[in-house]
Amino acid sequence: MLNKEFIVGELMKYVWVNGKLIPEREAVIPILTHALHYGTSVFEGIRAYWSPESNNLYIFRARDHYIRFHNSAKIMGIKVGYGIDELVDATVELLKANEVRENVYIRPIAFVSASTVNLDIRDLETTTAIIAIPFGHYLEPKGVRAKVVSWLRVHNSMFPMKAKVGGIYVNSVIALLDAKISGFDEAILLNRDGYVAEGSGENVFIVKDGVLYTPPTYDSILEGITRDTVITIAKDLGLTVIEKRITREELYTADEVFFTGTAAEVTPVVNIDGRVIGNGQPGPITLKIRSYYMDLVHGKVSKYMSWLTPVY
Ligand SMILES: CCC[C@H](NCc1c(COP(=O)(O)O)cnc(C)c1O)C(=O)O
Repeated sequence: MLNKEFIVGELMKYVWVNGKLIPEREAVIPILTHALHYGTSVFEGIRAYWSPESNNLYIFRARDHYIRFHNSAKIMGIKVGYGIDELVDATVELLKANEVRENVYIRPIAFVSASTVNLDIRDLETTTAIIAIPFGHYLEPKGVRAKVVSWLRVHNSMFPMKAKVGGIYVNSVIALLDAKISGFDEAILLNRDGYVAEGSGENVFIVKDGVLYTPPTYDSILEGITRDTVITIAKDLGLTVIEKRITREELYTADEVFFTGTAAEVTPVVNIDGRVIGNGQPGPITLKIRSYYMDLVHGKVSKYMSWLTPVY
């Protein structure tokens, strides 16, 4: 059983739906909702961190998330109906209305809400909503064991991998199921060319001889905002980051491996397919990056305050 810090809390009192704050219990959808049947939704995962020092709540890279949200919707032909600044403001309004003073996970979603079985979504009604849930760790920060699963990451030619589309997450769900059934904590998916793509819900970095490597964005991966943050702060730490195709065996022989993602933050990977990574403990560079990242999202790094949207 997961301990408390891992438990995802209940939905909060209010949710934001199509421009209005409504009681969470009223935010229900009909059984024939298109997105329920066909995965025709686009979504984001955003974190807001409570900072006791400044007695404030900081939403991390809200604008960047909502830019990607808009791009996902454009790719899918799903109408969002609200601009980026409107969505950032709505998120602040939602967190204030729920009097949030703890770390939360924010889930914006735009979905085809029409009740129909046909597949032509042009002109169908869509709904845009933002919800927030108290949120601790998504993965064990002391390190996880990952399995390279037999399910491949779907390819850009099959799905729009730059878009965070609900339906694409069947690929992630079935991959994670395979890893969990095999006794691992997370899945790593290769792409159809056999190179490392990403985790079921995270990007992947390896460290070898002090240099960081991560798969290129054109290789069937989500262009992660945390990946971008880590690439930026790694340079601050004097580290070289090379975006290149990574093979499965390079995972095994890496000095360090870690996941990055809004939910995952920076999570060390200490074992892959039964191979101990490095000395089996979180690597020093991983820990340095994780520590810098956690300071940054809590408003302790002045250089990056523009990435934080204060709620109060
Ligand atoms: C269930 C996880 C949902 C979501 N996963 C985020 C995610 C990432 C990392 O992207 P970012 O750094 O922009 O978050 C990479 N790759 C995939 C497939 C993802 O789902 C998250 O909120 O972390």
